[in-house]
Amino acid sequence: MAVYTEVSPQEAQGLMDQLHLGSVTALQGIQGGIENTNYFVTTSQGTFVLTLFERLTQEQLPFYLHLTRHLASKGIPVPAPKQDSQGQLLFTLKGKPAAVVDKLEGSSQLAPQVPHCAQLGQALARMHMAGQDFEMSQPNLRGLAWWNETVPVVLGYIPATLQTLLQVELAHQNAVASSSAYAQLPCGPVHADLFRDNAMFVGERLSGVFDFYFAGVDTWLFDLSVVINDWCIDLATGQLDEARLAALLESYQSVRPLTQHERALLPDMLRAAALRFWISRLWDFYLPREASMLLPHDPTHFERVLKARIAKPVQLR
Ligand SMILES: Nc1ncnc2c1ncn2[C@@H]1O[C@H](COP(=O)(O)OP(=O)(O)O)[C@@H](O)[C@H]1O
Ligand SMILES: N[C@@H](CCOP(=O)(O)O)C(=O)O
Repeated sequence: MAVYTEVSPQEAQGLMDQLHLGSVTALQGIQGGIENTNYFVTTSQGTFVLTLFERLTQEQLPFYLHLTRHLASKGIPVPAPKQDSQGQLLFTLKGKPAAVVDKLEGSSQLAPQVPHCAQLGQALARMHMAGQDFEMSQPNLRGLAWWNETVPVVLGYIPATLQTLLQVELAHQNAVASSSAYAQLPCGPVHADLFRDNAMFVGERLSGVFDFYFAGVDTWLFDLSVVINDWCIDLATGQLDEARLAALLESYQSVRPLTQHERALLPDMLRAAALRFWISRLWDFYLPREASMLLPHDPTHFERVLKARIAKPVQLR
């Protein structure tokens, strides 16, 4: 990430006191992630993750925080936010909305293999099923409406050939989204950003999934496509890795088989998922925010992924 907002040990202690989480012994800004300010806070009771939300508002945040509590209550491995004695999950620190969650065990598997993809596929399907009875609703704030708003903003920064690709793909996705097959895709709360760096493994065991701050109600197929485009590709070329893709799809479908419409629209949703992150990376790259630690993501990666998904649409067996 990024540390957009600096927090002192005394300021962190104030929040830990409200949550009865002990005395702060160490506070470390986390480098990794891009949206929010994150710190590891070690106290006499353990290590926690403190997040200050840099873009999301007090009105938007209850959806994410209650969603993770809901999923955790159903046995999905996610770090549920800590609550105070009044049951409050959302606090204010340095004038920003803030929350504290448990630190997951393990580390991210940045070069996932078949067993990691198999576990993730199953966890994703279980997460989709577990979210079905979650009562709050909020759209995917990085969905089609945002793409339509943001493409004109980034267009002027990129060369003409890429402008054409971006505009043609956006038009294609607007057409897909108004089709009758799309209207029949199953929807629910989805993570929408479940990349390799948003899951933890202890050895080959998935210990948890985190960073739900792009979650929203969208199609399950979009969520699955985001995952495939990150976990099942060769990062250098953007090409799909057949063995990892087969493992992820098989394990996902062992919990929830894809519908006929989902099978038909998977190639388009893989393109949609690539477009979504190409747009956000262009936006972050050309219109960056001030931060004391920030590693911007490379937009050309998702340009390659999109081109690869267009050139060779996935064939389901
Ligand atoms: N609950 C957690 N347990 C362990 N590590 C975490 C947890 N939440 C965040 N992290 C660490 O912080 C990094 C940045 O978090 P992330 O949520 O991806 O940031 P951002 O919200 O800015 O995208 C992660 O890559 C991970 O190393
Ligand atoms: N996964 C997105 C960026 C979102 O940042 P994250 O650190 O919250 O995952 C990308 O790779 O562009």
